[in-house]
Amino acid sequence: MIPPGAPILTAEAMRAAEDAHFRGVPQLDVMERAGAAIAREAARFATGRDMLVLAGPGNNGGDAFVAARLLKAAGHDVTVAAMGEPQTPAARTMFERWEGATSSLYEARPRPILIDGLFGTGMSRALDRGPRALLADLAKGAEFSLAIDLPSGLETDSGADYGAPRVSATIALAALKPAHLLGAGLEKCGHVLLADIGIPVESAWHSLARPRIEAPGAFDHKYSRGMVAVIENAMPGAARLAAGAAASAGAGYVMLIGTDPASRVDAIVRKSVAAAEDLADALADPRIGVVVVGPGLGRDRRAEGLLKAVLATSHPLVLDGDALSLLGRNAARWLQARTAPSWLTPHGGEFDRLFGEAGGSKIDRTLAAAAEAQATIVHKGADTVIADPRGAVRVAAHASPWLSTAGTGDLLAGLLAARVACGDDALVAAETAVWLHAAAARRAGPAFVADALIGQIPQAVSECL
Ligand SMILES: NC(=O)C1=CN([C@@H]2O[C@H](COP(=O)(O)OP(=O)(O)OC[C@H]3O[C@@H](n4cnc5c(N)ncnc54)[C@H](OP(=O)(O)O)[C@@H]3O)[C@@H](O)[C@H]2O)[C@@H](O)CC1
Ligand SMILES: Nc1ncnc2c1ncn2[C@@H]1O[C@H](COP(=O)(O)OP(=O)(O)O)[C@@H](O)[C@H]1O
Ligand SMILES: [K+]
Repeated sequence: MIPPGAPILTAEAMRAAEDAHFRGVPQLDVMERAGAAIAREAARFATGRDMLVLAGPGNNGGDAFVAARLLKAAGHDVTVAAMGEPQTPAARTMFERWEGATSSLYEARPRPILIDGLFGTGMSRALDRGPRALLADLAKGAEFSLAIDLPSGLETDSGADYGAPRVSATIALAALKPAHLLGAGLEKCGHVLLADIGIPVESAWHSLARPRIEAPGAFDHKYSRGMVAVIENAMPGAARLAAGAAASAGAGYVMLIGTDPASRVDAIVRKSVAAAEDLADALADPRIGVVVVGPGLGRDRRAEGLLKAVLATSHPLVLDGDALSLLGRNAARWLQARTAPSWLTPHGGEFDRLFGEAGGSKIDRTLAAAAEAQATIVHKGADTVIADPRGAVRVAAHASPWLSTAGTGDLLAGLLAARVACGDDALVAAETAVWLHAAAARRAGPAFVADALIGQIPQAVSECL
């Protein structure tokens, strides 16, 4: 649905890459290549059905005229409807090279195949009501619709919906754009394909790819494979889920620490601490590779005491759920005072409580949060954004929506801790955890209970060996 491990560029970064490339390669050649890629995909899906190509006033329209010309030359029945006169030199040239008729968008009637080349990365404002309704009708009336670069009406950098139709597939040119993976874009783009049009692309932002996991070596033992401690408190089930996930994702040793820690897995070691003050002793074990705090922690005085005891250790931390809510706007101050690394796994509400609601796209906000907290952030949701303080971003889209059930976030915290304990690099641990989470959900099918995901994790791991 989204090409894995593909670079993501904002509209501005894409323009900069294009401009650099056009110093050596004529723009018209690049547009020909873009049009050829679109024509190739359209022909593949069309299987001989009649086509309607929509061309806007900018270079997205230029691509559309190229595709129309090539498809017609290949024998397809193609009609073109345009919105306004071409406004760029390249689009004008491609309009002139198109030898068929061009009607107004307002005269267009649905045809089985729709190619949407109205607007791409140059969309600068919401679509007017007229074209928006027309475009929606033409897309609904088509049996298959293909958007050039983006469905027209999606804001490139945020995925905000300014009136875009829902299309069957989108062919991203040169690089993914944030809108292919974020917000409304998730539902509007359909299957996303990536076309190489010769423009070299470099980016610190990528779509999530399947990670590699190392199997234990011949001489590994439970401690060398990594030890995870999970703090249990107000809602023990949440801590149990995190511990179970950690034990199934490669950790060598998992310990549940709390007043009455219980586990359904006998291999998970339970350690009782009567009061928050005793936690420091329980955590003094230098073999502990990472502590998970937050799942089911609660937010009362005792929970606060437990969290402070955890923060006072020198262990790497995975902070989730109630730990995030307790830290609130003070999170960065607390974390900067520590020397060991931290991972924060907020859902949208927790993220707002930690870092406020302002600040651009989900990617921009997560990057700013990672820099502020000097931590790796996994900003969860249907579009999960991982960011680290060095500016790296990974976006995971199209995980199973059945994950929207209580307890799945606790599991993710446990998965992440296992990967940290196993020695993964900070970003890789987050990528691997998010990937395993989605893979376990894919394997679990519909309507699962969070507990059932734990049994799927080893199979998800096996896909990465
Ligand atoms: N550079 C290249 O050679 C290559 C670029 N490539 C292709 O170019 C695309 C980017 O092209 P682009 O920058 O020309 O912008 P594009 O998306 O066509 O739209 C701009 C036009 O739309 C107008 N407009 C905007 N919003 C509007 C609205 N709501 N309602 C009405 N009008 C609106 C806007 O008007 P203005 O804002 O100026 O008033 C302007 O006229 C990119 O996605 C890819 O497909 C590839 O071929 C590779 C080579
Ligand atoms: N619609 C959805 N599509 C894909 N993943 C989702 C969706 N809704 C939730 N998730 C994932 O499920 C998990 C839910 O976490 P969270 O809200 O913390 O749940 P809990 O606190 O109950 O464990 C996150 O990993 C999130 O990314
Ligand atoms: K488009």
